[in-house]
Amino acid sequence: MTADRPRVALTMGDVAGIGPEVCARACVDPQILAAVNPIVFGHPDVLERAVQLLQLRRSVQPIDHVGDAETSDDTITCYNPGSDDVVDVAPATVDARAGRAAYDYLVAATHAALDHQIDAIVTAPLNKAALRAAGLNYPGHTEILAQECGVSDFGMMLYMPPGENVLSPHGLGVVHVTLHTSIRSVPDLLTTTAIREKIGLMQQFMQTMGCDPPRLAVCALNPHAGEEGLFGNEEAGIIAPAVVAAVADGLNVTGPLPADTLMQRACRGEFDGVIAMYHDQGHIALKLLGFESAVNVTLGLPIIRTSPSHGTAFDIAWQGTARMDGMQQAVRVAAMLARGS
Ligand SMILES: NC(=O)C1=CN([C@@H]2O[C@H](COP(=O)(O)OP(=O)(O)OC[C@H]3O[C@@H](n4cnc5c(N)ncnc54)[C@H](O)[C@@H]3O)[C@@H](O)[C@H]2O)C=CC1
Ligand SMILES: NCC(=O)COP(=O)(O)O
Repeated sequence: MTADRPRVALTMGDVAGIGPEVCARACVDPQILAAVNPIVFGHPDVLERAVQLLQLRRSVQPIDHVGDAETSDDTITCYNPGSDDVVDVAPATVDARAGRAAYDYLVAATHAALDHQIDAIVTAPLNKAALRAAGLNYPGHTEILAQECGVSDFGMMLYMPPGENVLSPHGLGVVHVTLHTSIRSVPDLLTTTAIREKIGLMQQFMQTMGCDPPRLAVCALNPHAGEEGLFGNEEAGIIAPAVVAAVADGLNVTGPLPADTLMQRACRGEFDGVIAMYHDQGHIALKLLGFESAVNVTLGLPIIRTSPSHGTAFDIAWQGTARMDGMQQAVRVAAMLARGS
């Protein structure tokens, strides 16, 4: 930490998307600057372009080493671990150069965090198609982070802090057992072991947030939790044994429960953490509850990583209209975690 503020890397993500704009806005936002000392990991010329677009009246200060970052709220500090070729990337296009650079920013930030040069990473979005175009076969940040950190038990959680739509005093986390995969493949990828692991990750996270013991609930896969086997038997065969195992280990966990009503029960404060079986099961609920306030947190890492829940938004990129409250919330949660909640 520098003085009393955690040092937070903001990775720029895909330069063709809204990442540079939300990073630039974040670096001049008084609430963010009160909470953290930000360093953008990205190209300084691209950042400068975003600063000009948004008329932010700050200069970009490129640094050669992460350790060179000096605390100054008059400038935006920028470290570039990537190539210069991203300056030619056109807005709102899938470009391998942008995919490669987004990866380079993330990997450099990850190692800076592992080396304790920074206290947390907040990632602006990358474009998965651009990543693939660069020959980088990862579904997203989560798997890159896990690989660089050398962990195999990890998970992607959306976290909503307590508020109007989430009544639990410690907020609501939703972790996903399967993630970026076809719906067709989900049933075959669900295993009792994987579900039990995600229950454990959720338990740890909510404890970190000061919620002990957390009240956890596990979603069913099928409508009405399979309706006694009428609509599928993954509940009885795969999901229930994971819940039984977790209860035997002393956790306060229930399920599998019908996912539609479970989500609204959780919002009303009945549960602190939910284990969703697939991407949209968790994402639709939380993005409806609060697109701007849902924060993506990677569980199971030895470092802190958060992210806004939105993507690269090519439809509005480089128009100066991208909202930054998602980024603001992600920074706030990163700062809380860096301070030990
Ligand atoms: N953490 C990450 O790196 C994430 C990356 N993505 C990637 O982003 C790309 C686009 O994904 P989509 O599904 O289209 O979702 P998206 O979040 O980029 O866009 C969905 C809609 O929300 C709007 N929107 C998103 N962020 C906004 C903001 N800050 N201010 C105002 N409006 C905003 C967009 O204009 C669009 O209409 C994909 O390649 C996807 O994989 C998606 C989510 C997270
Ligand atoms: N839908 C969430 C998403 O795409 C973010 O994934 P990641 O880049 O955080 O792994």
